[in-house]
Amino acid sequence: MTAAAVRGAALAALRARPRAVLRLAAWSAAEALPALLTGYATARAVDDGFLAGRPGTGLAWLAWLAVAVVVGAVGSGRAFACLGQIVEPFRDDLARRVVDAALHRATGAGGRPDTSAVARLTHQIEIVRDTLGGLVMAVRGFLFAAAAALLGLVSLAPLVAAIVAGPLLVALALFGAALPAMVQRQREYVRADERLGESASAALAGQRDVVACGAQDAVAGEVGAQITAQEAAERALARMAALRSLILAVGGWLPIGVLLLAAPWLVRRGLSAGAILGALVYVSTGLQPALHTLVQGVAGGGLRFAVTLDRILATARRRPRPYAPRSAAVPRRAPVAVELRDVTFRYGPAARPVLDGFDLVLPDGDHLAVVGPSGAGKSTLAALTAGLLRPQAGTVRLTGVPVAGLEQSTLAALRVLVPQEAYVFTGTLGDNLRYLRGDVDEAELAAAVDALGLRPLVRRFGGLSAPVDPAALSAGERQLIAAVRAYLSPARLAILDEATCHLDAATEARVEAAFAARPGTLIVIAHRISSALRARRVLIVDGSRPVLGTHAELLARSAAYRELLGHWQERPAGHSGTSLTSA
Ligand SMILES: Nc1ncnc2c1ncn2[C@@H]1O[C@H](COP(=O)(O)OP(=O)(O)OP(=O)(O)O)[C@@H](O)[C@H]1O
Repeated sequence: MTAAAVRGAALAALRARPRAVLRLAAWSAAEALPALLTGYATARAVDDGFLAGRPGTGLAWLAWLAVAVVVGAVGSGRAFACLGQIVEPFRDDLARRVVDAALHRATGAGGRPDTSAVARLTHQIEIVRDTLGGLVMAVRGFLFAAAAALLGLVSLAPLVAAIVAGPLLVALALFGAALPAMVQRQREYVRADERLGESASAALAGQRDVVACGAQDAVAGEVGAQITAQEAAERALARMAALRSLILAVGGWLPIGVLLLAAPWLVRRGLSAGAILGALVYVSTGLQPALHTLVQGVAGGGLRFAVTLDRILATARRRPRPYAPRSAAVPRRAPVAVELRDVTFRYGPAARPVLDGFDLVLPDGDHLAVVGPSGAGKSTLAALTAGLLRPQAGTVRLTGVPVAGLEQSTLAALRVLVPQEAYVFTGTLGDNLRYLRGDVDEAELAAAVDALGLRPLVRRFGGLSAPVDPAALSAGERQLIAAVRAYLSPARLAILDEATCHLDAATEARVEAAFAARPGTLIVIAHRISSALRARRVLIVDGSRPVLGTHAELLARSAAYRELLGHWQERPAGHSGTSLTSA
């Protein structure tokens, strides 16, 4: 994010709340009252009071100054209250964008939102809110205090105001010119710090592998390079801090030196001792602290604001593109929809492999049911196919594209995964159904609702624009909503991971039939054996070497399959709801 973009974000927050900004300006003016009067009251107290032998008059001027300080304190307190009216809505807007993006990603991946990422982002949002508040206070504090001090100087003697304004303008110009470089150095420092952290923790986590492979020197070199980069970034940052000190010296200290050196000359031109003293007070208690607050506030809090906001917005932008047309990102003629080659996956280095050297090829349009006892690895296979898990060995390709390292948005265009835990969010029923395809037309939406059997629920709600309370829905109703949403997704590959386990057998059959008729490929992780009977092919996962075939082939070849089926056939007639996982 550039300095201009930071300015843009801060200005947009101000423009959005004009009344609060006006109130803030009014109280800031009250806050600046002491800055306006300090020098003048000092000059009058000295010239008309103490030096003229009238200490009462001198004290009266100082009393006026004390009143101004009280008014300024009240103004300062009220200004902070107005600040909340500007930064809180800005924080709320940001939070909405972040949570919205997290929802998109979660529903695109067929899972729940990453709550730890949302928590991290909301923490960053708090940082942005605080730093924006600091930024606004620093900038407006400087503007009002500097304007008040310059006005006061003009009231003492325009010549003195000109002597002070010159170096101040030079300092401000210098600061303005150096600010983009300061932002850049700060960002480079943060990145270097993060890269060093990542590199060191990766080296630590992979310690045993590093030693086993004899790669200590290579890894040490890599971490060492990051340390050198971080050191360079820190030096660059220190140079910027030195530049800030120079700016403060030019704008805050140089005018004092010039005033002191020019004092005899000013006296000769008719300036009183009180006026010179007043001018020094204006610079030392008004301009100098204001410039200090501006430079440190913008360069410190402002840079933190820029870098953190940058992070948040980049995260919020990183969302799947669910509204792509159905053909997007999928080759027109995709003979192979799913291809797993020599895939080995285990949950931990010491765990037994769930899949070991596993191959699976599904042509586009295939309909596969995956069956097997509980814990056999069906969900693991679904997650690997969907690109949510990475195998330790082998490759997973969808339409010929390796899923490893694909952006969420590209993955979401290739496949939709419906997990057992259906996710429905607070919003309207229509919002929930359109979430993966916002541009779906009413006719297609209605057809999907009818095809999957959601119509009774829509009627009960009184239409698609009715609000949904996820907690008030049954698990089956949530699954049905998630199924229609996935059905409408642009992805050609649909993976239902026990996504219908809470539906009755008839509704489950209807949902599966609708998905099977949908263009593309269907993988059903079966909860009931009836799913296997409906599929074109069946994969039985039992042990790390699954077996693939048609129902008839598996009956002939797989004892495990016969056992599962036998268990199902032993159930009373018409009981098609036998659970595989309870078998
Ligand atoms: N996150 C995890 N960490 C460690 N082990 C896991 C994890 N998830 C699954 N496992 C283990 O991997 C194996 C396969 O689990 P998976 O959930 O894929 O089986 P499943 O066939 O889908 O079972 P179910 O039908 O009960 O859902 C099991 O032994 C399980 O305990």
